[in-house]
This record gives sequence, structure tokens and C-alpha cells, in this order.
Amino acid sequence: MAVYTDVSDGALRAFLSEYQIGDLTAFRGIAEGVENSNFVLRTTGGDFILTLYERRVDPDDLPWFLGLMGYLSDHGLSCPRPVPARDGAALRTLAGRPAAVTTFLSGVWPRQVLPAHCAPVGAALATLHAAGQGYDAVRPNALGPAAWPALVAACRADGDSVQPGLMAELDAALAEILPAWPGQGGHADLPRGQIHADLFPDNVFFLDGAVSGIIDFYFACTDILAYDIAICLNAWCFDADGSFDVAKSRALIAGYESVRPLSEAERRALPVLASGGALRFLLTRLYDWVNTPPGAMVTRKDPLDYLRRLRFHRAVRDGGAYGL
Ligand SMILES: Nc1ncnc2c1ncn2[C@@H]1O[C@H](COP(=O)(O)OP(=O)(O)O)[C@@H](O)[C@H]1O
Ligand SMILES: N[C@@H](CCOP(=O)(O)O)C(=O)O
Repeated sequence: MAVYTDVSDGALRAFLSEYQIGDLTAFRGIAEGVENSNFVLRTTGGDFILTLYERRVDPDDLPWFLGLMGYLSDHGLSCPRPVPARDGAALRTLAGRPAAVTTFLSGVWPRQVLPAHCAPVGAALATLHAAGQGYDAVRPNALGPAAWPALVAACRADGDSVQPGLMAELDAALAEILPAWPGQGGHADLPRGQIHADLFPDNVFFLDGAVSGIIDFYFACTDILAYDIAICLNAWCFDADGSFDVAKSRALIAGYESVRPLSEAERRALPVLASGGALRFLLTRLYDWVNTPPGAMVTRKDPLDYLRRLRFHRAVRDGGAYGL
């Protein structure tokens, strides 16, 4: 369910009268998605997406997100482009929420990930990283390593009800990952830039076997580029039975390197970055699991999927496990 805010016909027409995108012919809410309310608009000028930003997006971050999407789409990435109203502003208000219209992207996201999806995703991620190098404004990662201890603390009281011993395992993982993180504890930093930070299959559209677009930039931030690959290893390279598929990771990394080759230091850091990526999604899922009251409008995802991934990466000793 991802229409949290209702929009009346009158309010929508008044809102759209400030744009030059043609006359509205159809309007429907989109059931998919987790964070925001999304609608497809059909006008005599084409198809568009209307997003109303809900409580988990900080309105102060919206100019950065919309600026990044505009910049990336100007620099070779197929992603939603914010559409400004007549006065030039893309960020507006509708039904009491911050709201924006963006371009509609064709394609469908893969319900079942195949190895053939992974090289195109890797290449698209590297294209995003290369294009983002010219976008200078910095947004620190609000869900990066510095945020993980507080998330663990917020889950402490109820975490073991999800799985006995879970919190002790998370404490041990945190104690191992944080001092080994690039840029921490004497470890050299790695190349940084704008990262997507949530490039899961439901955020990548395909058409005829090629990536047709990347959506959902609302976790994007300025961070270690290879951390974005590590997030993709988690999101794309485990099969439904929980096993790691090295054919997928080999393809994903080769696709990435076809656009932006990795340094030796980036390759060496993949196990700790992938452990951190698994921990990050485990923690936000666990937080939602234990802190969401019944009936609240947040879709909960299984945190334990990411415990299995975390265990896998913590046992990896070198890049061979990822097909390097
Ligand atoms: N630019 C777009 N073009 C086409 N469909 C889109 C676009 N943006 C969002 N969607 C649709 O809306 C759904 C939810 O979008 P998403 O950004 O993932 O929402 P949320 O941030 O709430 O998770 C997507 O799965 C897709 O079906
Ligand atoms: N990808 C995250 C949840 C965020 O959902 P999205 O619909 O905004 O991509 C997870 O799987 O935990």
C-alpha cells in the first residue's frame, strides 16, 4: 500500500493548473512502494508521476534529492526528471504534503532476478556514480555506520523476540564491522560520491533485457561508491532459498567495471562493505518490525532475510567468494 494521502479531484486540478504539462485525462494511485504516496498522471502532454512525500522523508532533503535526479538525468542516467511548474519550482505542496511531478519511466522491475539482470544493473550503477561526480552538493548518509549503534539500541528491548540471541549477534557484528570500515580506525578511505543507497530490484526497470530506468532516490547520499555495489550484492545476488549466487555477483561486478573499474582497495573492502550493507537493511527492517504498531501504514519486511546475508558476508575472507 503506498497511497497514504488522498488527493481530491479539485485539489489535483488546482495543483496542475500551475504546470504546463497539458490537460489531465487520467489519474490513479500506485499500490507499490513503501515510503511515499505515488500516483500516475496521464495528460494530453504524456504520462507523469506525482509523489507526495510522507513523514519519513525530511522535507529539508527534498531539494537535494530533486536536484540530484535532474542532474543525473541531464548526464546520461535514465531516471525520473523533476518537472518544474510555470514559476520554475519543482518542489510544491499538495494536500498538506511536499509534492513533486517527475517524468514517467517505461519498463518493469524484475520479480525474479536472473543472472542476466545483474550485468546491466552493475553498469547502470557505475553510470550513476560517474554522472554523480559533477553534482557537488553533499548529503551525509543518515543511515551510514554512525547511525547503526543508535538503531541497535532502539531495537534492543524487543529484538530477541524476533529471534533469540539476535541482539548479541548484532552487537558482535557491529563490534567487528565499525573498526574495519574504510576511513575508520586507520583504514584508508575509498572513492566517494553520490550513491543511490537503495538499489533493490523494485527500483530498477527493464525493457527488452536492458535497464530502462532507475527510480526512488530518497535514500541517496554522498558516501563510499563501493558501498553501493555492496548494497547491490545483498539485494540482487541471493537466491530465494537464501543462498548466494556467485554467477550473479560476478556479472554485477563485471557490468560495473565495464563503466568504472574498481581499485584493488575497493575490491579488498567488499566483504566489510557487504557486511555493513546487510546490517543496515537488517536494522531498519528490525526497527520497523519491533516499533510499528499494528495497523500502521508501513509495509514491514522480514529482517531475518538480512541476518542470513550478514552471516554470509562475515564469513567471506576474500573477493573470490564474490567471483573476483
Ligand atoms: N518515474 C516513474 N516512472 C514509472 N513508474 C514509477 C516512477 N516512479 C515510481 N513509479 C512506480 O511507483 C512505485 C513506487 O515507487 P517508489 O519510488 O519505489 O516508492 P516508495 O519511495 O514509496 O518506495 C514503483 O514500483 C513504480 O511502479
Ligand atoms: N529497500 C528497503 C526498503 C525501502 O523500500 P523502497 O520501496 O523505498 O525501496 C528494504 O528492502 O529493506
